Formats: sequence, C-alpha cells, structure tokens
Amino acid sequence: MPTAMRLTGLVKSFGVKRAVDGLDLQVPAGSLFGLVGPNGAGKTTTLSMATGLLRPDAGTAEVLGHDVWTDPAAAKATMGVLPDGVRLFDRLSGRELLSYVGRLRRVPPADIASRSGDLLEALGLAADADTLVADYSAGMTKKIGLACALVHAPRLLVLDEPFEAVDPVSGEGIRSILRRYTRDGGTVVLSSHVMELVESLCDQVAVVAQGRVLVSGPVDEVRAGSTLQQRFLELVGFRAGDEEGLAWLRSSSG
Ligand SMILES: Nc1ncnc2c1ncn2[C@@H]1O[C@H](COP(=O)(O)OP(=O)(O)OP(=O)(O)O)[C@@H](O)[C@H]1O
Repeated sequence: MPTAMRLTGLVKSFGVKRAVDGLDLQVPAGSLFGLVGPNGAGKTTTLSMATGLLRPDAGTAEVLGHDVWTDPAAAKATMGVLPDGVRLFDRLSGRELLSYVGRLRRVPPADIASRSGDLLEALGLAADADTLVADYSAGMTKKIGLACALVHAPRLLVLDEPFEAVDPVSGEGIRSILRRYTRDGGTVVLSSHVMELVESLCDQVAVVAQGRVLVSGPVDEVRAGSTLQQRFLELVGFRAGDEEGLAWLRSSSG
C-alpha cells in the first residue's frame, strides 16, 4: 500500500526538553490513522512538524510524495489541517470564514458556496452559519475548524484532537464524515486521548510516548487480543497503587 505520510527521524527540542526524539511513522494511504499518547508525549509537536507549522530540528516529513519542508506549497496543497490551539479569524462568521479559506485554497466560488452549505449542515452549524466565530462555543469552534480543513477537498486530513469538546451527536456526524472520506480514497491522521473512539473508528494506530513511537500498526495487531485502553496502559506504564496517594483528599481526614 502506498504511504500517505512518512515521518523519518523527527526531532524537536524546546530548550532542554526533547519533545520529539527521533520519531519514525508511516501512514498507509487510505487509512484512518489514530495517534495516541499520554499528555506531553509529543503528538501536537509531531503533527505540527508534519504539516509545516513547526520546523523540525532534524528529520524529514513527507506527505503524498512531497517533502513538507523543501516543497511546502505542493505538500500543503494536498493537506487539510485542523491544528491544536491555532487562532482562527474569529471576527468572521462561520460562513465567511469558510469562504475565506476556500478562496485562499483557490476553490471556485460556486463550489465554495455549495461545499460550505454541505459542511455547515453536516456538522450541525447551519443555524449558526452567520454568527461570528468569536461567539462560538469550544465544540463549535472545533467543528468550523474541521470544515475549514475539508473545504478544498484535500487527499490527506491531519486533525489534532478533532473530537475534543464536541457533543455526541456532532461526534457521530464527524465520524461518519471521516469514514466516508476514507472510503472515497482519502487518508486521515488524527490524535486523540479517547481509546474507545480510536478503537472503533481507526484501522491503524500508533502509540507515542516521550517523543517516540512505541508501537504502530493495524489496530487489531496493536491491541493484541486486549482492548486498546488496556494495551495503552501497559505500554505507557500505568502506575498501580497511585490511589494510595492524596490521602489528605479523603473527606474523613479533615
Ligand atoms: N512551544 C513550546 N515551548 C516549550 N515546550 C513545549 C512547547 N510545545 C510543547 N512543549 C513541550 O513538549 C512536550 C510535548 O508537547 P506536545 O504538546 O507535543 O504533547 P502532546 O502529546 O500533544 O500532549 P497533550 O496530549 O497534552 O496535548 C511537552 O513536554 C510540552 O511541555
């Protein structure tokens, strides 16, 4: 199977902190790929380097055959990105923001209008299409960010925590959009902390800890007869007995 994203030897340090430490990852084309790891594992830093938002100290990132850092225009044209915590132009309404992003991506105006309508409807934002993004809730902001990532019909979607703060109905809507997208030949890379979600949605998964990939492959192989949650805890080292700490929190101790 061809590779949609290939990360090789990626390294990024912030001061003395090595956030990503020689990370290698291959995402097969057409897969729905989940990136999981504990807080601070390096997921956002990795996805930022893979999408051209953060320059690596070392290593290479390639998407659909284009090097992200030596051929950024070609690489970025193929990708739709939902970054974590990057500010949107929030003095625009949802519809205006989609139109702006569509124009930046050189989508024909008639297509921008019809795609925006479809996306706003599919993500449950139609009633708030003309509300300023600044006035959106956290979940609505996530959804308009996802719509922006999709409006130019990219072949690869890179989504940092796409389900964070999203309600269950919208979550189901996003899941069905992503499933259909991969059925039609697209590739999705998403990060998440929710193992059940990754297990039920993704066909491939990588577990990242301390800036490295601990294991990567088909979800069934990685969980190896167990649940992904159990396997994740084994891999990243759940500290049994932690519940004995914080004794002062017991209401009876005061
Ligand atoms: N701009 C920055 N400056 C300094 N340190 C940073 C910066 N960005 C990330 N880090 C550090 O790099 C490490 C990896 O952070 P990163 O955000 O990539 O992790 P993550 O896996 O996405 O975590 P989470 O699941 O909590 O979102 C952390 O120790 C974090 O404190």
